[in-house]
Amino acid sequence: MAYEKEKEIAIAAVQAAATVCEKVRAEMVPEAIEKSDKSPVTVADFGAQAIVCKMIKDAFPNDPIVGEEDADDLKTPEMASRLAQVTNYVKVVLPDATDEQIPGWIDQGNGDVSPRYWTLDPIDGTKGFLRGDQYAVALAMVEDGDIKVGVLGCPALKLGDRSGILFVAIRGGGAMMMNMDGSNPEKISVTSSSDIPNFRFVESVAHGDQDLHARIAQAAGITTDSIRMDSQAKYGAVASGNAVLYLRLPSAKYPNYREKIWDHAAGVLVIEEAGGKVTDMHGKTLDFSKEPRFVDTQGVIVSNGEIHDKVLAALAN
Ligand SMILES: Nc1ncnc2c1ncn2[C@@H]1O[C@H](COP(=O)(O)OS(=O)(=O)O)[C@@H](OP(=O)(O)O)[C@H]1O
Ligand SMILES: [Mg+2]
Ligand SMILES: [Mg+2]
Ligand SMILES: [Mg+2]
Repeated sequence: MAYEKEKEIAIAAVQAAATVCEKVRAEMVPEAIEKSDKSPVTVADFGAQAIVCKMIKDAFPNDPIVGEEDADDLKTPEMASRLAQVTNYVKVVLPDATDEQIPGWIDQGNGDVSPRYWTLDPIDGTKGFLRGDQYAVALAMVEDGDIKVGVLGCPALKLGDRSGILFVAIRGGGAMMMNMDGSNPEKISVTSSSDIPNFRFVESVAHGDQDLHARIAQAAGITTDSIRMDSQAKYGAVASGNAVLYLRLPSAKYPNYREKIWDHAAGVLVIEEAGGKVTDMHGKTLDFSKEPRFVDTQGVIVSNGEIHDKVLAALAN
């Protein structure tokens, strides 16, 4: 099948990063460092980005990686002990790693959107990670603006009998979910709107306009309360048929916020390969060919496909 090597390396990289994130959460009270935009980053975000970039670059040296984090906050002398913590955790999966190498590995994620590139969110839902809730390691490969490979590691996600779920999709090859170690793989697809118990919607814990979400969901016929969940685990919930809709509409508090490619790329492919649909709030497809942030689109609507037009119509009113 196409992209076999990309898939294999992407799965291994996400598994390695997720192992380290779980270890950080189990062993230390992960402390948030505040970034310039006031959002949090932790030792685990840095470690996960270092691991994934190193593994992707070893296998595909010419592919740029567009990652969320950079190593600036680890390079100053005052941050030496923080860097040492990152190195110690990276060593769990890459035993030869050194303090000298780690910033360079992280900064391999400073690549540009290109004809072929990878995009990485080492921890999507850092706030959920810090709270002990959901987070995801999200990695995708994009060619000519088309997402070809998407891997979403959700170590804390429980669905049915599963605990810790890896979602994997290849363009044209369908979407799968499996345990974090790759065992027990299963093809997934979105559910129909007549599946009453799953006719519900997911939204962020904090982001987005939750009042508007509730109104739009109601207009689309959803009468139950939302499930609030951090990270791209929300894409996994819809792709596996545990919900029919994920709403992410811009909040009036942040009118200039633009969504980032790494917050969506892996999730979008998982949804599309599971038979669902993703657009912005006006029905436009998300453009992965230009910049790390979506300049021309706002908001994200993720659905089982069936109810997509109804949601867009409700938004247009
Ligand atoms: N104002 C605003 N609006 C929309 N999105 C924003 C906003 N600010 C930040 N972000 C991005 O939200 C990512 C986390 O999304 P979640 O769905 O997990 O949010 S929540 O924690 O459940 O509220 C988060 O990703 P991570 O930084 O990887 O956690 C951010 O990229
Ligand atoms: Mg962040
Ligand atoms: Mg994110
Ligand atoms: Mg992140």
